[in-house]
Amino acid sequence: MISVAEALDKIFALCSPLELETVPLRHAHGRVLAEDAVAKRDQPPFASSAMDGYGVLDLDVPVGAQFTVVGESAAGHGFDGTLSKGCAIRIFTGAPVPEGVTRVIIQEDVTREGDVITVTETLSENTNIRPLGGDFRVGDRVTAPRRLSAQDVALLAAMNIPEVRVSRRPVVALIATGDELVMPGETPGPSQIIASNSFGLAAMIEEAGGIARMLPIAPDNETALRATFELAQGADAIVSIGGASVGDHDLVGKVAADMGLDRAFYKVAMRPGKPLMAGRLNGALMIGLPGNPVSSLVTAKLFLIPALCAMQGLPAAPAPHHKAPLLQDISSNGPRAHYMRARLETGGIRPFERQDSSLMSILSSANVLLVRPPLDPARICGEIVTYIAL
Ligand SMILES: Nc1nc2c(c(=O)[nH]1)N[C@H]1C(S)=C(S)[C@@H](COP(=O)(O)OP(=O)(O)OC[C@H]3O[C@@H](n4cnc5c(N)ncnc54)[C@H](O)[C@@H]3O)O[C@H]1N2
Ligand code: MOO
Repeated sequence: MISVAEALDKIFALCSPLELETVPLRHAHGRVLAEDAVAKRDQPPFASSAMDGYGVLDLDVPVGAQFTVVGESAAGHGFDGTLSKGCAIRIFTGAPVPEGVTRVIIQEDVTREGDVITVTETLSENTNIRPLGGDFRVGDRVTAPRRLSAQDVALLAAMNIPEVRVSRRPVVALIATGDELVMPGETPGPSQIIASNSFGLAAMIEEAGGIARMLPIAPDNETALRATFELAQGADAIVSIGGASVGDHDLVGKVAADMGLDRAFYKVAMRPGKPLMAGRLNGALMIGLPGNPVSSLVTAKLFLIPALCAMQGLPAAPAPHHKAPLLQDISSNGPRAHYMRARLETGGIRPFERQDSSLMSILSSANVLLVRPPLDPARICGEIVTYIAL
């Protein structure tokens, strides 16, 4: 059995970067930017007012000072005239600050009678003027690679960048295997259950920028399994679920090998997820996930999702690990790394009592995986431990 880190490295070695494509900004959210995007304008494109008030030429304005209002500058409609000493311009938030104006007095600090304003408060240090280019300048860059957040998309829009170069979305074929499985909404027979893993996996894949292609459930016979694998042709990654262990009906390894799988490894020193398998199948990354629901989602989190990120041009890196104090004692760990379902609460992390890899209700209640290295000694409340956010 190999370690989690070795298995992940072997999976990264099976990942090739995907081609690039150009997408309109409206479809860029969640995509991985492949080339730096360069600002086409300054923001703000002119010195602009940060407040609603009155623009004046003077910096030092004592209480009692008076100005005559001679015009207006509103957002979208600047003031074309020139301002002289003793005059003020009515100005609104976001409006261009006229030439020579050095301060905007907020309207709360003055009284107005007709066209004359009188300063009634001691003014703050803040001139309430945003300088030209104070946010970004022409030529400033949004650097690649990065997964574009909502904030990034807003910044790109402000930079007047209508489309971006991104990595193609990886297509992932999902193959659930097992005679016991029926789809949600169907009526299961007496020995049957509902196929759930593929739904969780599809959601994770889509969150990571991939396209999940859910293939029909493959029954436990070689012919049907082979036919389903054929349907996966053209996918960038083929992910099977279940049939990975040592039982008489666990056929994935055999069928994939018959179809030409170049296996990189089988079995990883971890729980859940020991019977994980990976390799290359007809040019695609193939990952055989264990069938137990928690095992399949945990191994997807640790291996499939980092692989999809790497294919999209992000650095080949494990899921981010964080630190938090334990809120209760835990006993020593065995020889396999343990990814315990746990809750991160105010003040620390608390693992669930029940850790069986079939318990979807526990996984759904968990918000982190508490990472126990192989042979980790017993830990007491307050010790700092490592976790992965779910
Ligand atoms: N003698 C041994 N038995 C088992 C071992 C072992 O080392 N020796 N390993 C156990 C571990 S650990 C795991 S994990 C499982 C993995 O087995 P498989 O990958 O072959 O999975 P299946 O047997 O097909 O299914 C296991 C379990 O999960 C349910 N399942 C499968 N697919 C789905 C799905 N898409 N949605 C929901 N549930 C699914 C299936 O009905 C079984 O209950 O093997 C242990 N056994
Ligand atoms: O390795 Mo299994 O995934 O613990 O249930």
